[in-house]
Amino acid sequence: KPLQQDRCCLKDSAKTPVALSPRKPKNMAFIIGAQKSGTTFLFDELVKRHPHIKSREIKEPGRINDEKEAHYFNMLPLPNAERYIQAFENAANTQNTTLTFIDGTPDYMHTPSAACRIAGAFPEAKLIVLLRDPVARALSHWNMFRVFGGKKGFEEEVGDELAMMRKKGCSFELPPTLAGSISSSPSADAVELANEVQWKRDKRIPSYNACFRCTFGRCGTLKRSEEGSVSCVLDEFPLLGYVRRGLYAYQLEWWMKFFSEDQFLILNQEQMEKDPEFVIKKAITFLGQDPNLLAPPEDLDASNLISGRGSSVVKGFHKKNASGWSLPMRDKNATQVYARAIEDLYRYFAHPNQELYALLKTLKVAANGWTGEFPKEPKNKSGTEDNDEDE
Ligand SMILES: Nc1ncnc2c1ncn2[C@@H]1O[C@H](COP(=O)(O)OS(=O)(=O)O)[C@@H](OP(=O)(O)O)[C@H]1O
Repeated sequence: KPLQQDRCCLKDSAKTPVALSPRKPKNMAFIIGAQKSGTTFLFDELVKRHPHIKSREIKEPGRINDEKEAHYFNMLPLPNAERYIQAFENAANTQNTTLTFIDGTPDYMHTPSAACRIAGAFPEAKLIVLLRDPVARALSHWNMFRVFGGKKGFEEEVGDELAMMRKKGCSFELPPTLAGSISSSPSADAVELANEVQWKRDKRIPSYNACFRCTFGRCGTLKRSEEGSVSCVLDEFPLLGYVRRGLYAYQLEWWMKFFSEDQFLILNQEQMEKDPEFVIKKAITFLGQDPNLLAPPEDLDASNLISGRGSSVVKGFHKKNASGWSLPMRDKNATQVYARAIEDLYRYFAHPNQELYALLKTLKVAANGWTGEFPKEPKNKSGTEDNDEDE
């Protein structure tokens, strides 16, 4: 698709050094998100078990997920392009067209400028999207930051973010009267209302990009890029974005301005939990690789596992010592303590989720394994035996 004319995107994306490099990988794929949706698991399985799918290789990784998460296209100023490309070259010949190179940075999906920059550098890119119940995603995200030293409770974090979004007119909520009529009465009136709501959204409620323009990481107080064209909104909206990151429909609509439908594979974390092999093979086929070359799942070392039960792949959930895998819920009773916040968030996401289901329907994603409905409740991870070895 032609690049959008947008001050966040066009100049910047056309100019990224990666876009201009003849050494950039020929076949490039991305797992763009969503964060906390099983992206590490999928990435690891693809790279470790398929001989033609290559991640970056870094001599001295600085962070646990360094090889998976390049964090190149969501940064301002842009990180070192040489380092980005070299890391793929360390793994294999980037010009070899039988290989797929993959960058699994879940921060890309909610960062509007990442879409434009990737489109500028890799217009033919294949994009894998994992979706997860946004409330469960938010809780998992909050838990990760608790484990890393975050102090605030879930209710406070989510409350602050929602208040900020409402203040800026970017909450993506419906007025309560409209929200009520739509969810409770599937009548002709409701359909009319839905149209009106659509109209309202088109005309009155700003788009995802209008609200979260750019959302670069690491930009601090920087307001303009070197060419003076890019502003950064991090000071307004917190980077963590427990709520914002769950607004999948609006993010996908934005990405679809830059890439055609057949460049996306939209998967579902809940389905991957139930049938990981099916999802992994689907991703391999989508990447144009042969699923028959997939090696069998690795036997996990029991000493790495919190729970010794379940199939080896399911055990992988409980692997310790890697931030991208499951981190035991730090506050054991979190789902009870934050029951009210969880309920509020389900109410908040009711409309954005409806928008997502409608979008997925138009993309015919249901036929590919998406159930069309998120589970009603997040997995209850508090007080179960699996959490007994909480650190
Ligand atoms: N196979 C499989 N299927 C479905 N879900 C899985 C799988 N493996 C891991 N997980 C769960 O994914 C959560 C971590 O997601 P990410 O790897 O995307 O996290 S991160 O963004 O890289 O930090 C994390 O969720 P929580 O346990 O709720 O925190 C993992 O349990």
